[in-house]
Amino acid sequence: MDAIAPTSTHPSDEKPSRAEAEAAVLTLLKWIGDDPAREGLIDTPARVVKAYEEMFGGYDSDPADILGRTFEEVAGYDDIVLVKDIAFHSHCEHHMVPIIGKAHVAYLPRERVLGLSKIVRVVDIFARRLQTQETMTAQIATSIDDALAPRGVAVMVEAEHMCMAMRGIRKHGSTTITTRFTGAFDDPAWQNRFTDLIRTR
Ligand SMILES: Nc1nc2c(ncn2[C@@H]2O[C@H](COP(=O)(O)OP(=O)(O)OP(=O)(O)O)[C@@H](O)[C@H]2O)c(=O)[nH]1
Ligand SMILES: [Zn+2]
Repeated sequence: MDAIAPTSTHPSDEKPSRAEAEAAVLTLLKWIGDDPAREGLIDTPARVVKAYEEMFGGYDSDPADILGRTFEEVAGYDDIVLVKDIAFHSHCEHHMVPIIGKAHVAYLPRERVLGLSKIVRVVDIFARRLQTQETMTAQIATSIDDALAPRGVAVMVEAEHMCMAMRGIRKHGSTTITTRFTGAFDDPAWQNRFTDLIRTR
């Protein structure tokens, strides 16, 4: 499968029904040893499926639609545009438990600029899919590069993986950092400017 496939990977005729998804949750409730018939759990399968629709809503969105809405560069501005500290929640594709972190996304405009909220929306779309941090980092950079053809794109993602905190190795507080640089950001001087701006509070 293409690592940066922009849209849903399940054809709609293969998508299970809501009732089937709720039945799967019911099975898991039984499997962990609880009683799905007790009062507090009666509506839980429906709630979980609804929550999944929200948390995994990124499969139904194509970042190219968001990034297609660009506008002409304002007053000859051609320096770095950085949106930093974009908080996100994602889920790791190995264990389906949360990845919690921040993304920092910069680009160097060529002719057209992006609405700043569109950068945040793109992070949100990719975060609301099952992910590895590396894939998500690359997807954000590639989608902006493809849509805008800027002089360069820089993406840094910092996140804590709950699959390492809540289970398995059970170590809280470690942060994983991933980066992706394209175009002018291959130059270490631009990379340093990007990281300096991120660290500036
Ligand atoms: N590279 C990368 N690894 C990840 C990410 N999220 C989770 N992982 C790792 O994916 C690996 C899956 O390893 P497996 O040995 O197949 O699964 P596991 O037995 O559950 O592994 P443990 O977590 O070590 O218990 C683990 O080392 C996770 O820490 C990610 O975003 N990127
Ligand atoms: Zn995991």
